[in-house]
Amino acid sequence: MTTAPGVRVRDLTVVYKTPLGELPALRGVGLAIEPGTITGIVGESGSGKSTLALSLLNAVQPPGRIAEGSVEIDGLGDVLTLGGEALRQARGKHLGYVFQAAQNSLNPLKTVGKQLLDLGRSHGVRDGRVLVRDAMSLLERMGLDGARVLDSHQHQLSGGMRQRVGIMLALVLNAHLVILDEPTTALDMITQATILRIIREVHEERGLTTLMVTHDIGVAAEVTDRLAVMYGGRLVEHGPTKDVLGSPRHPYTRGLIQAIPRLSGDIAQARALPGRPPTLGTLPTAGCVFRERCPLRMEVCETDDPPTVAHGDRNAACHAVELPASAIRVERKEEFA
Ligand SMILES: Nc1ncnc2c1ncn2[C@@H]1O[C@H](COP(=O)(O)OP(=O)(O)OP(=O)(O)O)[C@@H](O)[C@H]1O
Repeated sequence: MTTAPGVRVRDLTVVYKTPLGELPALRGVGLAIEPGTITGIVGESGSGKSTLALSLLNAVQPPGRIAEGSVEIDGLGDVLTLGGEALRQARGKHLGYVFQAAQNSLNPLKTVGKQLLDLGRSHGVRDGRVLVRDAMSLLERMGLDGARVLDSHQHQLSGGMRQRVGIMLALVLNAHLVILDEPTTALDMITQATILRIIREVHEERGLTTLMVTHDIGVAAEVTDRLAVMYGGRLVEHGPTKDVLGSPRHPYTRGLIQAIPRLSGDIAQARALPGRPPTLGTLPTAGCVFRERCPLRMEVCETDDPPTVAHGDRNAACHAVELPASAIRVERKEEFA
């Protein structure tokens, strides 16, 4: 039996205070994360991936603020209503996480082992020896000398080693929802492949629900069951990874895939998406956020935000996707051929 929790994000809006006022980094995001799956969040830089990951831990910091919405996690309720000690206990024990800055988040004055024991104590772990044994075993699976790493200070470890320490700390308390923000970015290709395999193995052994933020669709293709694609603070497509990558519905997903030779399958056909992703200040306030770069742009895209429409276990937010298939095909032939 699995203890993996499901997660339901509803209508989530997160704003950051900027010189132009409060601007939304996430707008009306809805996402159901199925228990026991690895869900990938992909999208270009600034699309809101990290903000979404932080929201799952109710950890958005000023100048950011969660303006609206709920994040229901099985066994915890709406984490956006938790605060203080309840929230601190939830993080670590129920929610394991590695953030993008994991390489720099260790305390420089304490050994990794000391920090591990502090973490255990602050979450009521009685047997430090079991904690150390589990930590060593995780580190050794990731190709490190466990005893040596636990005896080391941050400056004695390389960036890649620190990243693996971060992953160990996310897993060692046996949390059942694990949130990994770019867990393999500082790693070389071989180590990256090893770490992805271990993330998958531990996920299955322990019956976890895992959310993995990555800008690398290749990484997502390798390890995730389901894929959520973000653009300009909106979730534009979501579904089983093989379906989303095999037959993308949203023109943004299509563009992302076409930009990667090893996924599009033909180096000559690989093409970067035209234009640049929006920043908070350049995001359109009405209509579709992707329209400036979209080959399927229509009049309605200027004025109306496309609703998220479900098709079986997939969904997409695009006016063109709602058109009869024949109409879309004609435009695609012109634009994507
Ligand atoms: N502290 C902050 N203050 C102001 N704006 C912020 C802050 N943090 C993030 N943003 C803005 O919010 C938007 C979403 O950022 P976020 O980091 O969530 O995106 P991301 O998809 O994770 O990008 P990356 O892959 O570069 O980390 C971006 O436009 C970003 O500039």
